Amino acid sequence: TSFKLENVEDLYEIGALLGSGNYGQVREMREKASGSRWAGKFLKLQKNESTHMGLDIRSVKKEVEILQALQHENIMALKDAFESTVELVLIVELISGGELFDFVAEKENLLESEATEFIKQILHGVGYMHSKHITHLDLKPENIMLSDKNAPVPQIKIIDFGLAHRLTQGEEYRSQRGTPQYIAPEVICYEPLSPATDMWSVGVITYILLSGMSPFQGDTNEETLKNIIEMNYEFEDRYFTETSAMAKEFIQDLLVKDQSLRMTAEEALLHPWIKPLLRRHAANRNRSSINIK
Ligand SMILES: Nc1cc2c(nn1)-c1ccccc1CC2
Repeated sequence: TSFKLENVEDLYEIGALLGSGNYGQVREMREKASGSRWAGKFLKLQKNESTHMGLDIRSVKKEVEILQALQHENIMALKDAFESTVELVLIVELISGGELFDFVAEKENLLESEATEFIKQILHGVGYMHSKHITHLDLKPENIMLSDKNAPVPQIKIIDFGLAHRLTQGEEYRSQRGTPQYIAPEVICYEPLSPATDMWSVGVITYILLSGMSPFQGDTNEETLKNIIEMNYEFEDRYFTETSAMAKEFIQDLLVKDQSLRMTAEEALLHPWIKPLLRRHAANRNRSSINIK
């Protein structure tokens, strides 16, 4: 992978901490040559390979390889990658609106019109990556960020491609990683995964955006996994009273156990809950009769 060996501090000024987690630390960055602002994802390399389980390094190198293949307004852009003896640094698009997870938490739950706007953008990003035969495999509200949460229509950015995989036709890929609440039955059953695995997660995310509740979450991970395998979820009245039947059908068309019967991103964009109704008056105006002189 194309990691530059120059010292990142020669090219960038390092700024405030934006986020930190098992992915490392993310700081504001300013490119000295242009003054442009970016984010830097820093992954400290421990002394020897074994201590950091190699997982982080492999997933960061995988993330770089995958992000280099993706250019889309709803996917976090990668600008540069640096490697030194002590750390890996990814220079990525500056996303300052925080996680969709926190945005929803602040609002308890969203209006359907707000939810469909977010879901539509997620479907555009997911549909694009699937068209490039890339599956994210860790879609969840924490990995969906807002470019500017105060914008009238915040733009979403899909981040963290550490578990993503390039799925070539016919190739089988199995993995049991991901976050219990959002993983599809085929992940639990260690069956071959597909882009449909991401679509299940979109169904779970939609359920959460509309209700603030997580459909399969149990008191323990085992219970959560059992609920997923048994398709044990419902639209509890106290959280779904105002939710439209179309919204529930959209979720039901994604939370389908059989991957081959699950809606694809393209199909989901055409689902009546997402696709705007024809503006009837405009259509009628064009069809109004005219009298030929
Ligand atoms: N796993 C994560 C997590 C994050 C980011 N990237 N990957 C990120 C990217 C750009 C700006 C800010 C962040 C913080 C959260």
